[in-house]
Amino acid sequence: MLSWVEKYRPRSLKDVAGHEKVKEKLKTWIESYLKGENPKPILLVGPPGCGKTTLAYALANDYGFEVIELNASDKRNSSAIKKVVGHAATSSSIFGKKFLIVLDEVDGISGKEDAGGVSELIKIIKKAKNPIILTANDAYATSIRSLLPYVEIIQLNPVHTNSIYKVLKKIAQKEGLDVDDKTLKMIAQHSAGDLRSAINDLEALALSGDLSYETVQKLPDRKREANIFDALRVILKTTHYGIATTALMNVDETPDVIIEWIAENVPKEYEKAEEVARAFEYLSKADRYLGRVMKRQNYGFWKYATTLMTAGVALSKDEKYRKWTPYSYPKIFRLLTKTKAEREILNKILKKIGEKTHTSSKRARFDLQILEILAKENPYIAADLVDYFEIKEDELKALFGERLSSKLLKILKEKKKKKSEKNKREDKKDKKNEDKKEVKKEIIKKKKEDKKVEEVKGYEISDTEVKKDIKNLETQKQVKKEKEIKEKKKEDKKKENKGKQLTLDAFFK
Ligand SMILES: Nc1ncnc2c1ncn2[C@@H]1O[C@H](COP(=O)(O)OP(=O)(O)OP(=O)(O)O)[C@@H](O)[C@H]1O
Repeated sequence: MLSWVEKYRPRSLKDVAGHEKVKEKLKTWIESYLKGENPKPILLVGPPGCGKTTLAYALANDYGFEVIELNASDKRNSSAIKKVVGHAATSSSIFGKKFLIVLDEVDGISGKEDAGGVSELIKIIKKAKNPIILTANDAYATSIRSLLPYVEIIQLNPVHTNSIYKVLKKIAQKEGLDVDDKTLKMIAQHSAGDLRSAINDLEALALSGDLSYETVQKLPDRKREANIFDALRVILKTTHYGIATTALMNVDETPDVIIEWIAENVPKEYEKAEEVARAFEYLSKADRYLGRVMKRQNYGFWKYATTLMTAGVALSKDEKYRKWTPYSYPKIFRLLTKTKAEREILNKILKKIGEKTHTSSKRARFDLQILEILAKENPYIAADLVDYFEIKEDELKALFGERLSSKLLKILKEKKKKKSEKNKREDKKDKKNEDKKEVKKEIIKKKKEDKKVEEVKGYEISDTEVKKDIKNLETQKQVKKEKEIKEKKKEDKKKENKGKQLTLDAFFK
């Protein structure tokens, strides 16, 4: 099944949202090739997900070119570049076909791992007979500085929120989604000009079955998170050491934050248990170095931690997964970055857990994560813990959301009902035993009064005797009660008659 990003990738320039001037420039450029001129290759520069690759493909499609692509997840050293694009770029025509060469994210070509990649590219450009489009997020990355004199740079802006909204609206209609305009606009706003992220968000929300405005409001802000999503994609997709180690270059987050993102998303991307296990082995090693950074304040250890969490994780898979994966925000941060009110609730819960388990809030946070897993996997045990930690209804809702918390509350209610029924049964039983004891005492007392004390000594009162006496006692009580009721009725009638005023007619009747 195609992801929506692929399914709705525009096939023609007219369907690409925004970038009107860029489209015109590209048309003029390719037409000059068709006229036999030899203009410089184009370097499309712009933020992730704004449509650079899409523009290249749409242009090729509109003008009948076949695309030869070397993308960021592949090796891009000199021999790889020569092998994949060299021949196609430099030969005038193969079987009468026209070729457009596309090289994605050239700013990610690493000096070390992709040794000779950029200089090979320059060699190819110099001899090229076919059009070449390169894409980059940052035209001034040191890795491609030597390339700049040989290309024409076209700068792309992030896609405007209105254009993103229109694309989302079209997709929602085609997919038959029940979602209102306000929600779609909110998704568009959150994407900060990254149309790919906006489409991915819409698809992930539609899959989860929750397209409510409230949920959409909680989406991570891509302005801050854009780089981390890109880095994740590179780390989890590539099988190349060099690409993985440079993935974090533009990420403005510390390794202790990044490791959580990777840990959250490894199981989403990797399909084999061994691959996940290997990746987590590397993450735990990385975590050990992060611990040393904290303990010794030696930030030199960050280097080892990041290599382990990027290249280690990347090389843990046997091969690249060519599928679309909706990466997500680490759950642990959701617990930490709630609103002030929610944070207060969270702190209260952590305090309660800490008090019961005699641990710190930090450790309690860990227990809370276990509780969240249990709530999904074994809600019966989780409900017992919720009861034990004395977590209240509103706290539970703030913690686990409406659905999960009502499930736990229902279980708790049932458990409490069963418990109170059991208690009632036991109380009844205790009461009966008490009654028995009382009667026994009464019998002994009576027998003593009858001066049969000596005979009573060692006298064992049988259960049947007690039962008989209880029955007698109950009959006596019943008779007494009935007598009292009769007398009360009589008394009431008397009072009633006394107060009744008779008419003169009635009196003489
Ligand atoms: N301007 C646009 N119009 C319509 N769809 C777009 C546009 N930009 C992006 N998309 C959608 O987002 C997807 C990703 O876009 P694309 O791969 O072209 O982004 P990019 O700028 O090359 O990103 P990156 O820098 O990460 O390679 C496309 O498949 C398409 O569905």
